[in-house]
Amino acid sequence: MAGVPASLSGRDVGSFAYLTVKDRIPQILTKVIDTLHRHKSEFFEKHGEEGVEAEKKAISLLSKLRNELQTDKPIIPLVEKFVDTDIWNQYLEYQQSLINESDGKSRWFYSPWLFVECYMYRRIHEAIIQSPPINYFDVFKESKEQNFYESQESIIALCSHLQQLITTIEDLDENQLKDEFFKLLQISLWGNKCDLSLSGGESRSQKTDVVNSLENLKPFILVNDVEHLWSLLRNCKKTREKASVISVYIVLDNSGFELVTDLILANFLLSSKLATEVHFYGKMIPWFVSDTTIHDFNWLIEQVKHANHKWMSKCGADWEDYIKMGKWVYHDHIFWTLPHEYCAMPQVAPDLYAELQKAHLILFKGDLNYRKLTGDRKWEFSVPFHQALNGFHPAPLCAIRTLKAETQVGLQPGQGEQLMASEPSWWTTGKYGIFQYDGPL
Ligand SMILES: O=P(O)(O)OC[C@@]1(O)O[C@H](CO)[C@@H](O)[C@@H]1O
Ligand SMILES: [Mn+2]
Repeated sequence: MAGVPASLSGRDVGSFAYLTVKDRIPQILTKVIDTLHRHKSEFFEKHGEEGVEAEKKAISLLSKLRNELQTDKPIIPLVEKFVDTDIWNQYLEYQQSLINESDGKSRWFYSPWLFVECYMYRRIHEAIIQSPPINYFDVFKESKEQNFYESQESIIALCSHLQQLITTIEDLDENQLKDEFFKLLQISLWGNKCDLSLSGGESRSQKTDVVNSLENLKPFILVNDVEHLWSLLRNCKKTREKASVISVYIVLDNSGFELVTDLILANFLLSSKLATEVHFYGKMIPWFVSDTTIHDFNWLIEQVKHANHKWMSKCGADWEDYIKMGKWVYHDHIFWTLPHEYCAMPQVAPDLYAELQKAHLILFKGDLNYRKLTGDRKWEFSVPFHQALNGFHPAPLCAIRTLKAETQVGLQPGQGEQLMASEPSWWTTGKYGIFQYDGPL
């Protein structure tokens, strides 16, 4: 693609991409294999010998995948028919066409990191759907649920905070409402520290009191465009006709604690009338360990509803009502688990692009969404976000992400270089975060 920098790639020895392909991805695969092993008796109970045979088959496909990766074999086409198989295989050919060397093949360490990492999760899915009758099995379900259970105390604190806020929300003046909005945005930002793929699937739950940590975390917000979000929604609220809609779309990231922070924010948007509808977008297949699927979404709301705590169960009951009333709508689309950067959406998924154009504001949660928004490229730190989006402007949007990959745009001159010099791992540990807005000011 002309005019854009090179992709991050495992070919850069020592880079975070390289370490991910070399260490973290194989570690995740090993964990997946282990998870299948541990469920052997469950498969037997459910499906008899057939279940055990299916488990063996999935494990052998995954072991083959791990071997291909560790020996840097060529990336091979998908074989099992699924809704996205043809699009994936076309994309594989496209990647192949970018390789100049005469007999060069797309390989794990030499191809763009975003592509091979997405491909790995897609191949895990393929191994599972090739192994009926266990083709429904979510290999990451256990760790997502564990993350939720281990974050119980923080979840109770958040639900209580929200419910108390709602009781006085009508009495708040503009500035107070804005402060509360900013608090819940920050909670949703820091909720993104808790993904499981960064830790190789090990638990990264939330154990501290987030609400009271916000002040201390403020210095770690490198780009903070929340004022734009406030002006945008407050103007929509002020100018809206009686029956008209204000819709905020949230492109979700991780289930567990992060999803709770997103739902708390979505609840506040309705209660404060800054929005009248919230649309959520999740993944159609298990993805990057902790990403939210419809099953996770429903499961989590059910858990919150049945919690043995007054404010938590009130949240869960309200959330279920919002869904019933159509004020909250969950959508999925296969595009979110394709390897394409988002600037390709108008061509690859024009229906989804058209849907997103209806939003008053789109919030993109998490690191992977940021990588796809900006193409996972070696941008200069000071390149404007608008430019890095490379033509992807469906509606006003904001990336809410803690930094876990070596790409960041829209910084002040010298800011990135300074961080680089003082703290080389600044952009891969999730310690820093951004609210980065693109849209009319
Ligand atoms: O999108 P999320 O959940 O915030 O992060 C996903 C993620 O952990 O996966 C990749 C590592 O495998 C990283 O680039 C990225 O940080
Ligand atoms: Mn994720």
